[in-house]
Amino acid sequence: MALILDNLSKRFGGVVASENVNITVPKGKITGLIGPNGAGKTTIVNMITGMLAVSGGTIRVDDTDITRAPADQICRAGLARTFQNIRILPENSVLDNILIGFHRHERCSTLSALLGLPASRRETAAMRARAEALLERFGMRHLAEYPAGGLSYGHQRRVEMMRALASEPEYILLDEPIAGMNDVESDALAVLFRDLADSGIGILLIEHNLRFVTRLCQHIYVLDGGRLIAEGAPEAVLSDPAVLTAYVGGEHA
Ligand SMILES: Nc1ncnc2c1ncn2[C@@H]1O[C@H](COP(=O)(O)OP(=O)(O)OP(=O)(O)O)[C@@H](O)[C@H]1O
Repeated sequence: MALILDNLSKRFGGVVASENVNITVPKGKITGLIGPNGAGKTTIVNMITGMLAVSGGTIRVDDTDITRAPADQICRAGLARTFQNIRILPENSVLDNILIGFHRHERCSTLSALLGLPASRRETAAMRARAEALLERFGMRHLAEYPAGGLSYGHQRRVEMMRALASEPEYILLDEPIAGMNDVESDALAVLFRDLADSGIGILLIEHNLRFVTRLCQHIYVLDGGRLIAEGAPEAVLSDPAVLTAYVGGEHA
């Protein structure tokens, strides 16, 4: 069981953002995707989640082809993501921001919710309980009613992750999840990501922090100029001359 990108390509006019990229994200593992700025990492995530149309290649989740599926179908196939730039509703509470993520599992209509019918009330109570469990897991239960926009950057990132996890995905794509966090915060997330993978979720981790990636991933892919230039175990990949060249002079070397 895996999320499989097969010869995935994307062109923006004359710019080749992605060229014949092959990546496998197995369930229960954390797979790393690294590369210098502009290498094409976010383009890959945007294609997987249907935000960008692919120019070539296929995307499969387990046995389902989602290459040209609309975003809601991709979500129902079990995929969730976080964004490089935080996207939360700043005026709304932390709890409300998480509850937005549950819509994949919503069975009751908006009308029955508005009318407060019993099935809808039961569903709301169940979602609330699951959101509270996530808050507990992320150590943020005490902040449930706090406006999300008033949180620290690290906490806002965690709200994004909880919202993505609320849809109970089989695979989650994390786009620079520890950007702006201190070591204590990122250490706590490392433990959480391992837990998520151990519970069977497949994680694609896009990160500039190579130490973090090395620590968490058994397999990493390196993109440069839209092409994969290396893949394998972190130690081997990071000593690969092509990878060193791609990073030489770069801010993340
Ligand atoms: N909508 C777009 N239109 C034109 N070119 C784009 C568009 N989106 C991305 N690109 C180009 O595609 C290439 C890959 O960009 P992308 O954002 O995927 O890289 P990245 O590896 O995620 O970079 P970073 O680490 O800085 O976030 C870059 O050359 C970028 O300028």
